[in-house]
Amino acid sequence: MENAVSVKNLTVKFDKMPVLNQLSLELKKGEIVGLIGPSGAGKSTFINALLGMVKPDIGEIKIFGKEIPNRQIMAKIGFMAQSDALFTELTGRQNLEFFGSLQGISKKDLAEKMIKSAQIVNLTADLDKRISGYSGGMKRRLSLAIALTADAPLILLDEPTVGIDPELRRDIWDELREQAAKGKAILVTTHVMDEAERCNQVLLLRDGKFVAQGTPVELKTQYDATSIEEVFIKAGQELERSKNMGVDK
Ligand SMILES: Nc1ncnc2c1ncn2[C@@H]1O[C@H](COP(=O)(O)OP(=O)(O)OP(=O)(O)O)[C@@H](O)[C@H]1O
Repeated sequence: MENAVSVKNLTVKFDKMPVLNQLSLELKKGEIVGLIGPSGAGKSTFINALLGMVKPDIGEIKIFGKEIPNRQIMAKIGFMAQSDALFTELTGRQNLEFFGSLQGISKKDLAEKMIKSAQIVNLTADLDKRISGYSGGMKRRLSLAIALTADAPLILLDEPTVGIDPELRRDIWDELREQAAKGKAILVTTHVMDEAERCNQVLLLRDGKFVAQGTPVELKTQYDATSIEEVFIKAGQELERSKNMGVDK
């Protein structure tokens, strides 16, 4: 299948220090890639680089075969940021309408898509309340609904399930799997290890480097681990050991 995202040798520096260090990734249509890593590892920076909001110092990023930033390509990305960028004085519905119109969705389509994505995140009954009255979890769910309403072929989700109850989390993951089955490409960052198990490919990011990369089964075999959590811990220990030995892996 065609690559939705192709990243080659990406290095991003802040104040001359590499925050992302020679990263490569191929995300195919129909695939979910999970990016996991400790706080400060560079997950959000990686997503921001894909959005063209952070410029690579070295390397190349192509989305659907085109170098970014590119306006036409932006319209093909449904994006959910880590902090909820919502208009607090507007209702959930008005926020969905506003962001949907930015994506160039026609009014008729938007009405239909909004209903579906509000159902997915279980917000149908709260759509006419103002955001100022939403809880943190409700804001996260609305941000996710906005990303899904775009009905874009590439979906980038930065920590989409923080503050979301386990049952709804499961429903959201079922929906993501369904969207992938329809050919969408999805990149999701997460701290939740059992979510990583539901991805086709998992990338472990530490200190700006992919220290392990593969399917959940491959990673568990490689690290002789029974869970992705154990892989994560063992990969971290390995990295620390190689640092202590002065080997820059
Ligand atoms: N605009 C910036 N200028 C300078 N440093 C930055 C900037 N943005 C991020 N950083 C630094 O880059 C590193 C990676 O940050 P990033 O937000 O990508 O990590 P993260 O893995 O998403 O963390 P978290 O899980 O806590 O959100 C951190 O050390 C952070 O302080």
